[in-house]
Amino acid sequence: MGGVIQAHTVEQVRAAEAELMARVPAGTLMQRAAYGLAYAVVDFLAGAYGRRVVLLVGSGDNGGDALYAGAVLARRGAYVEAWLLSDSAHKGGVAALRGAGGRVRRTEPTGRRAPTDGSTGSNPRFDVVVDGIVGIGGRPGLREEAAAALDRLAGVPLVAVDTPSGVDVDTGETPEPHAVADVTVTFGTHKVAHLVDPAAGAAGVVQLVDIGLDLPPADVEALQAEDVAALLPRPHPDAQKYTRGVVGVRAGSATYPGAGLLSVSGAACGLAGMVRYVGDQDVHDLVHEQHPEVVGAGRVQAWVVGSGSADGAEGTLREALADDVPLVVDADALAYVDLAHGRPVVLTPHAGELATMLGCERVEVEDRPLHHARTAAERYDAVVLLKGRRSLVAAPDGRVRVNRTGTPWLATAGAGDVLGGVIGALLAGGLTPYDAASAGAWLHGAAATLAAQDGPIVAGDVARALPAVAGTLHTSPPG
Ligand SMILES: NC(=O)C1=CN([C@@H]2O[C@H](COP(=O)(O)OP(=O)(O)OC[C@H]3O[C@@H](n4cnc5c(N)ncnc54)[C@H](O)[C@@H]3O)[C@@H](O)[C@H]2O)[C@@H](O)CC1
Ligand SMILES: Nc1ncnc2c1ncn2[C@@H]1O[C@H](COP(=O)(O)OP(=O)(O)O)[C@@H](O)[C@H]1O
Ligand SMILES: [K+]
Repeated sequence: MGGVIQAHTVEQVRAAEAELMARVPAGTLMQRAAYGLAYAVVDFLAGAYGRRVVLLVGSGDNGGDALYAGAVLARRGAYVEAWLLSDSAHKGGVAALRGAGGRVRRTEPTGRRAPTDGSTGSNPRFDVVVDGIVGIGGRPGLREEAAAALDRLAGVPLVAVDTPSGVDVDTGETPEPHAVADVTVTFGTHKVAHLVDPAAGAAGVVQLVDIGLDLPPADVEALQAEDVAALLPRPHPDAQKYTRGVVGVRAGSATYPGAGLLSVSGAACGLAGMVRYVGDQDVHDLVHEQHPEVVGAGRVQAWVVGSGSADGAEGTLREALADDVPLVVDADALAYVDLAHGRPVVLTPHAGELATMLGCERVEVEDRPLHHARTAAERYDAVVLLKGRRSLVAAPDGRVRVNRTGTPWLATAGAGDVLGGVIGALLAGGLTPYDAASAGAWLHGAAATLAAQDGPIVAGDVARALPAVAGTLHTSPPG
């Protein structure tokens, strides 16, 4: 698909690297990586001349990248010191840095004070740390000396080479100490840790440098705007409301009327031909006040069930299952998800709900979201959308899409109800559960970002911004 961002495993990267290295002169890939890294540092510092750079250098090729990039920076007038964190370091890289006038030492660098000492960082000796401790060859965690070095340089902006050192590259987990980067410059392709939390949160802004790797399809990916545009249902010139798909909502209750309204608001984003609401009469009245076009019971092409359903969750899920159509199962209905086994469903738990479903603690899900989303998708044979900062959409076959749109303002009550509604509209429009969940999460996050341009938001603002976001996609060229 169009611009989809793929995140490969270390094994896939190593294989592609070996294949390419057999065809190009020795050292070519490291030179490509080092130049890309050096220019990213120049960008970050808005120049090289006079800038003060400290390289943290581990024993492997990740350190080699840092040393060669340091040589490029030194030749452009930066003051560069390398702190070797191991008795061995990339020999060619050390020689290159020394040859370019940089310093290399096995102990903490002395650094150089800024001429005016107007630095705002807590360490006035350096403008940036380049973290070349470990990359894809690292085990999770940091050796004591590396962790101590990062502590000594705390407060100095950090550019990570390939990955923030210490994260688990293939899972995105961060069980031990690790670097926290402002920018991560990676090579050839994204790795899982660049997309998936908690590691993605430690990677900062990720920049990809092309080094010419030829890679197979990845299991973990992130859709871009053009990919979502290609997935969205577009009305055929001869469309009628029924051919566009009808989405039904069974959500909300006397206890939580707002959840019904917000689910409907998400469903009424304009991407389905019609919205039905079935449930509590008071909620029905509330829905009608804001969405007069919504009708009552009848045939639907997808159901949205569970948000704010309270004690009625099991009953509404059973009623929805009487129709042989795909479903979104949220919130209170997740407790009865076994009833939907074998049906095309999207489950939309947050970390706490997923923990309850899997019989573990919330913090375990937060520490290992990729693992738990995949486990649930396999166990329930369903698409599982694990909500959070970087929501994950996991399919039973192991594929995962990571959502990168959104804003922390989206962490607001009722936002999840809106999400269920929009996914339901996309299911009704004919998308597969996997595509509906991932495109729905993308639209939902983008709508929140759009709405939050004017200040803090509530869930209804997200729903109201959905059509505008879909509009920007419809006017962009098909992917
Ligand atoms: N694979 C590729 O396609 C390319 C790789 N390049 C660079 O090479 C890197 C991989 O290099 P390597 O395979 O040499 O591996 P790394 O440099 O990532 O790390 C391996 C070394 O670090 C030490 N180490 C492992 N875990 C550690 C820990 N927790 N704390 C401290 N030290 C630890 C090990 O003793 C080992 O020698 C990539 O991340 C990238 O930066 C680039 O030069 C260009 C192309
Ligand atoms: N820190 C965050 N940054 C961005 N989005 C977030 C963050 N925290 C939560 N979200 C999103 O906000 C929504 C919250 O949904 P949910 O947890 O179901 O709340 P509620 O039950 O109140 O509707 C989800 O779409 C989730 O992905
Ligand atoms: K690194």
